[in-house]
Amino acid sequence: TDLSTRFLDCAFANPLMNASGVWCYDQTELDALNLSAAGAYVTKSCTLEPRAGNPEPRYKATPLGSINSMGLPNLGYRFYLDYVAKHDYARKPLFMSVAGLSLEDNLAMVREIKAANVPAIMELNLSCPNVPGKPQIAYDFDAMDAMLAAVCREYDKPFGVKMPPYFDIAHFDAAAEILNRYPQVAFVTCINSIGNALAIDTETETVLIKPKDGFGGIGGDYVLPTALANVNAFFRRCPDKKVIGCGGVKTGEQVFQHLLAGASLVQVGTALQEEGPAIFARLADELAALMAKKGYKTLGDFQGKLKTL
Ligand SMILES: CC(C)(C)CCc1c(C(=O)O)[nH]c(=O)[nH]c1=O
Repeated sequence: TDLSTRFLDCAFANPLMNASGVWCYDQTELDALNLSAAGAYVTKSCTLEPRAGNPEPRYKATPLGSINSMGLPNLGYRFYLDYVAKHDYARKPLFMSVAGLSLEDNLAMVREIKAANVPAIMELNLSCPNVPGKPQIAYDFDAMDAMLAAVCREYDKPFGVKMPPYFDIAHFDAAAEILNRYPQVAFVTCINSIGNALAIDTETETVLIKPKDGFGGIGGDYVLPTALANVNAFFRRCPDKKVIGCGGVKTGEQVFQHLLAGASLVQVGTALQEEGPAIFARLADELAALMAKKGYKTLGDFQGKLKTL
């Protein structure tokens, strides 16, 4: 069985990579992903200036996944731009995630990324915050349209967007309609964590994380059906774009389901945080075994071929 694939004119040994934010904060973590069996990897979403992020505890594993309100801790875009400039792209592709705190910050970073002319693939995090009191960018359709129009004016390469989950068909339609106005948006990564959930420790009668009264984004088993729906919804609505799947992956079977639903690549978040980069070799083996059992030789044999009843 062959797990290789091509995406945005790059060769990937397999479709597996980390979800931005997980195991990708600094040189040590990024080097571990580069040395892992992951077919590619992505940097932590960066801001114009370094950020310490929220007070801890800000990430907690739970029985069915995880909850986090990290608050965008990162070393600043200059560190990640320097890292992606030094990367050996013959080894594996590398993505750079950007999450400016404002339209101006995003444009400033995008201008520098363009000027650096690095082979890294940009993933624009549209869960980035908007004006306080307003929803995140991807939940404010006019703001999302304005952000994409401005970034497409500044940037000169194909790039992708990291989307939060949507839960209403009308929202799938509206979001896809906006994305389809921008051919430069070559891929859509679905999904980011499901926002503003609450996890409780029954014994202590206390929330699990310190920021935001315990409210945070959830990942893991909780989100798989929502992740698969968002992958398939955008796969159906954006025929000229690729979809990267993210959410609820911890075995080869879930990788297979994301690919079947239309994903070209599959990101791993919570399970990577809990198991470490060795997970990628396990997922690759499990995916290959499942494909062999089903008689599939390449990803193209089943990718995007989910059947309906
Ligand atoms: C949620 C934001 C802080 C606005 C962006 C960074 C981010 C974070 C984070 O840094 O808290 N956590 C996530 O699960 N997804 C994200 O996109």
